[in-house]
Amino acid sequence: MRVNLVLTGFGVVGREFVRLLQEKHRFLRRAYELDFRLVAVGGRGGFITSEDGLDLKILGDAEPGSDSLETFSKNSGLPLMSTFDQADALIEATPTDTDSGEPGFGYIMKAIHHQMDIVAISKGALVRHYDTIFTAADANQVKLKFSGATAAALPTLDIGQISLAGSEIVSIEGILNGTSNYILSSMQREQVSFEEALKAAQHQGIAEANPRLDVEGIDSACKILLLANSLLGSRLSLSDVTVTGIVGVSSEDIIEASAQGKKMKLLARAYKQDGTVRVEVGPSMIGSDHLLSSVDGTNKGIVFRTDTMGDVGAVGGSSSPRGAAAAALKDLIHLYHTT
Ligand SMILES: NC(=O)C1=CN([C@@H]2O[C@H](COP(=O)(O)OP(=O)(O)OC[C@H]3O[C@@H](n4cnc5c(N)ncnc54)[C@H](OP(=O)(O)O)[C@@H]3O)[C@@H](O)[C@H]2O)C=CC1
Ligand SMILES: N[C@@H](CC=O)C(=O)O
Repeated sequence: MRVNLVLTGFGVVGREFVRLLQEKHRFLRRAYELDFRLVAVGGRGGFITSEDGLDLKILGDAEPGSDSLETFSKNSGLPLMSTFDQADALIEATPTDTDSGEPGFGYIMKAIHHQMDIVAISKGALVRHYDTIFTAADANQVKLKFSGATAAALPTLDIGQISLAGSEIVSIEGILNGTSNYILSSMQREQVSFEEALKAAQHQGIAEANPRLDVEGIDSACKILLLANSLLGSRLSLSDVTVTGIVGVSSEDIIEASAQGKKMKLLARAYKQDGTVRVEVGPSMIGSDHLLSSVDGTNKGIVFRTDTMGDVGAVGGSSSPRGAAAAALKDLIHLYHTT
C-alpha cells in the first residue's frame, strides 16, 4: 500500500523521521507491505513538495532546521510553497507551545479538513485543543495517533489502550521527561551541576526548544494530562494539573536522598479520587522498592495500577530524536498495516 506523507517541522526529530523512512524503506515494504512516500516537508519558511516523493537521502544528510529546506529548495529548483496539498497522512513535529498550541494546531486542523490521518509528535495542540481536534477528526473520519507526544519510545498509550483493555486503570505513575531524569541522575550519580547536565541534555537533542518546559515540569504535565484524558476518561486542562518542576531541587536535596538510600525523581501521577481524576507532577524521593527506581539517565518509565491485572509497567524508551521518530513510525504502521 502506498501512503503519501506530509511532515511539518524539520528539526532534530523531523530530520530523524526522514532518515528512518530511508533506512527502513525496504524493510517496511517487506514486513508490512507499506510504501511510505514523503511528498512535502514544511519549515518556518514554507514547504518543499514533490508528488513523486522528495529525495530522502539529500534531506536526511542535511542539517536539521528550516534553513535546510530553503537550501534544498534552491538546489533542487523546487519552489517553497506556502502550504501543503492533500496527502494521506500528516506527521506533526513542530515545536511544542502550550500557550497557543500553534503552529501544530493549524497544521492538524488543515490536515483534518483534507481528511488526512495524523501522527502528532508535538504536544501543544493536543494539550490546548484536545476536544476540538478529536471532534473534527471524528466528523471527518480521520484517524489520529500521538505516541510521540506521550513519552515517544516508551510505550504508554499502547499499553493502556491495548494491553490493559477490559481492566480499569486506577492510577498512572511515570517518569515521563528524559531531560529532567537525566539532570537528576547526573546530579546524584556524578555530582554534575544542574546547568551542566541541562546543557548535555540539550546537546543530545532531547530538551524542548524552550527547556523551561522540561525543567519546570510542563512537558511531564502535558504527557500525563494526555494519558489521563485518553485512558482515565477525564477532560482536564493543563491548568488543572498541579506542577512542580526540578528547578527547586538543590544539591543538598540530592545529598539527602542519597543519605536515605533513595533517588530523586520527577514523578507524574494521575489517579482517581472521590469520583474525580487528579493529575500532578513533582519531585519525590523514591526507594529501591519503587517500580521506577531503576529508571536512570534519559530513560523513562510508567506503571499502571489496575483492578484486575495488578501493577503493569514499562521502563526504558530513552528520550532521543531517533526514539521519537521511531514512535511516529510505529503509529503510522499501526494506522495502515492490516493483518
Ligand atoms: N527532541 C525529542 O527528543 C522529542 C521531541 N518531541 C516533540 O517533537 C517536536 C519537535 O521537537 P524537536 O525536533 O526536538 O524540535 P526542534 O526545535 O529541533 O524542531 C522543530 C522544527 O520546527 C520548525 N518550525 C518552527 N515553526 C514552524 C512552522 N510554523 N512551520 C513549520 N516548521 C516550523 C523549527 O524551525 P527552525 O529550524 O527555524 O527553528 C524547527 O526546525 C516538539 O514538539 C517536541 O515536543 C517529542 C518527543 C521527543
Ligand atoms: N523533552 C522531552 C522529549 C520529548 O518529549 C524529554 O526530555 O523527554
